[in-house]
Amino acid sequence: MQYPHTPERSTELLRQALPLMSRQSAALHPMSYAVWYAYVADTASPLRLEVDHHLAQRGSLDEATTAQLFHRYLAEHDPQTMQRVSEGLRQLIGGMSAHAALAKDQTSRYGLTLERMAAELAEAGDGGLPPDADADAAGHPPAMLEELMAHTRQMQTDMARLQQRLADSQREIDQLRHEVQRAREESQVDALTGLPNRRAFDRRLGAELSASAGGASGADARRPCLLMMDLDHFKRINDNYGHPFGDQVLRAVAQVLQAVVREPALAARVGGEEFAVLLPAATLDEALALAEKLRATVAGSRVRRKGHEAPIERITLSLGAAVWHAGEAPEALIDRADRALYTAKAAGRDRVAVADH
Ligand SMILES: Nc1nc2c(ncn2[C@@H]2O[C@H](COP(=O)(O)OP(=O)(O)OP(=O)(O)O)[C@@H](O)[C@H]2O)c(=O)[nH]1
Repeated sequence: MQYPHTPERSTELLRQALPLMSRQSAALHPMSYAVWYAYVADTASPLRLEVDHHLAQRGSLDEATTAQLFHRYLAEHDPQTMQRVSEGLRQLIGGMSAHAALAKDQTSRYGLTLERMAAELAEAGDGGLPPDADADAAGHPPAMLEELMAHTRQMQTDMARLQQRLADSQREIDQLRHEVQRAREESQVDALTGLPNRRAFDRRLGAELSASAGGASGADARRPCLLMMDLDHFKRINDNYGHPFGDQVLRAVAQVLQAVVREPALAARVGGEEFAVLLPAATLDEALALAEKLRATVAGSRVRRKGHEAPIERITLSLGAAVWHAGEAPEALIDRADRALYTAKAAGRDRVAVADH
């Protein structure tokens, strides 16, 4: 994604985009900035038509729709777009800021020159003119000088106003920068895949475990279950085909998760090539059935590289499943599921292992 506009135009576009963004249910993060920036920048774009259509039907853009729009219209052109968007925004705001600071600096220097000129002119008007100057009998400064003084004063006033405007712009830019930073920190969406990220996952896990405390017990009871999963030999994929293609594989796996995991279960990307699924209330058998479905779907998928007929080698997943027991802390549950995952790796990968109790 590029931001080809001048700093003035970019500022204006961001100014238009901000209020629109804040009305949506999707959080403010670089992905929504990118969508709304593109929305205001090109009034005839297909993205804008789709956003308008969506708004007319649903009233506001949620997280998932924002991510879809982003991937459909903005991300395809560039595999590392999210980072670019963040970086682009950072540079854009930095550029705007530098521009405003430079203009302010120049303005204030010009203002000083004008002040000095005004003082000199006033002095000249007070009788500092040489005796042969065109002063009238009462010693008033000549008309031309009066006019020059009036212009100079007017310019001083204009300069002061301009400086005020630039100071306001600077404040707005600082605020924007602050918001981008906050949005980045508060983001709950993984930029690469559009799945909930680790932060979102941790929050939900904490909430589900608290809600389950004191709930049903017994061997058949439904409880929170956790699946931790990790792509097998993923380093080889990166090494053999490059990091951008590795990213494409991660997105493909995320799509499988999105398609297979249904509410109220939550699928998230919790690390580089690690994903997790939380089932808020399930039996071990149900959790294992979902794990096996995910394993088999990923193993059965074929990933092709652009311009290559033959698919690459099979992508596989190893999974660890753990059932929560009452009173267990979230970290302990994750730890058990992780250990089961490593058991699955050690046993040959492309399989599911169950955690010890
Ligand atoms: N393309 C891409 N690669 C990533 C990303 N995050 C982590 N990785 C890569 O994932 C790989 C993980 O490698 P390892 O931890 O050695 O594990 P592995 O090769 O998958 O092997 P096993 O887990 O033992 O099966 C490293 O090469 C990381 O660079 C990402 O966002 N994009």
